[in-house]
Amino acid sequence: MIKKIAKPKVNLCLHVTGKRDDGYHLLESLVVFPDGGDEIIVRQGKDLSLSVSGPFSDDIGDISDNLVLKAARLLQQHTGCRQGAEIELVKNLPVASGIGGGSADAAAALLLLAKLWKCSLGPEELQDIGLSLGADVPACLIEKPLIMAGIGEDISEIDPFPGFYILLINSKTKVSTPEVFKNLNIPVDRPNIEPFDLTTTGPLFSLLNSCRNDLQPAAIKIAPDISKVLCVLEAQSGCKLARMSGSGATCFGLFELKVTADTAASKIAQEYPDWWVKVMPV
Ligand SMILES: C[C@](O)(CO)[C@H](O)COP(=O)(O)OP(=O)(O)OC[C@H]1O[C@@H](n2ccc(N)nc2=O)[C@H](O)[C@@H]1O
Ligand SMILES: Nc1ncnc2c1ncn2[C@@H]1O[C@H](COP(=O)(O)OP(=O)(O)OP(=O)(O)O)[C@@H](O)[C@H]1O
Repeated sequence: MIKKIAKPKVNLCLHVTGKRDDGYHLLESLVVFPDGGDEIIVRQGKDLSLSVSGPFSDDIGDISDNLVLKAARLLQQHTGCRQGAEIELVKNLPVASGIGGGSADAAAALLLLAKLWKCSLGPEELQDIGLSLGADVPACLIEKPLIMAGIGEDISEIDPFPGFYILLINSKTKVSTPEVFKNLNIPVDRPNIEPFDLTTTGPLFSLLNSCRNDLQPAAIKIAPDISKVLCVLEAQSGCKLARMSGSGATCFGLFELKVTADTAASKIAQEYPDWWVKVMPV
């Protein structure tokens, strides 16, 4: 049996830089993968099977369409491997919420099954399989601070990168990714996110403060209560930046210290018991 935590993808900033002929938007985004997330467990099995548990298991829809099973089938096709696996997914992350839970699960399944089945696959081949599953999967395979460009396939890791704490909040509002992109006005300018000297949080937070998430205004138009979440985060002592991740609706606050992030989380969880509130280290 082998297992792995599928870490969420958090877009600390996201700029839309253009549109491809097929309608997909070109992005530039600084992404991190905080510690915590879904759990994927794989065992040798006769066929391919998936069981799902955890607090958000009811939200993921039809199991046969699950990205974990799609990843497993694609890996079999690419490698000619005909072994089976029993896969367990513990769904701890809210679904369709802008933190790429499905993409993280698919990436974790690819990594675990390639190991379980002893597939001889280079990192580039794995990246190609990942991209065919979703734009965020290549980044989720790396799971380190990075800048993604194109639609997600053009990746540059950022090293060194400072540590900090991220407070994630999802008010359980759903926003559809295609609808957000449809409502988007592509900005004419693009802040520079070339990282420099990111050994401490100071330069990172000031870089991020000069950036945006271009999908945020469109998502707020669809789900106005995202603004409420952002206001609540901004009001917390020690919160250096509050923003939405991906196409929403999950928002995050950045904190230098664990104690201030934990204090803010307890206060918010008490005041808004229906919200999903989580502190994770980066
Ligand atoms: C916004 C991000 O979360 C940033 O990390 C991702 O780029 C989302 O990428 P994704 O998971 O591939 O998004 P999907 O949920 O598959 O995309 C749904 C729809 O959103 C639109 N879409 C998505 C990604 C993108 N770069 N441009 C788009 O225009 C397309 O109409 C697409 O059919
Ligand atoms: N393992 C999975 N976990 C979550 N959702 C899944 C999974 N497999 C398939 N899905 C489907 O994928 C859709 C998107 O879910 P996901 O949680 O990945 O979205 P997201 O966080 O908005 O991603 P992104 O940030 O890439 O837009 C959901 O509608 C869900 O039904």
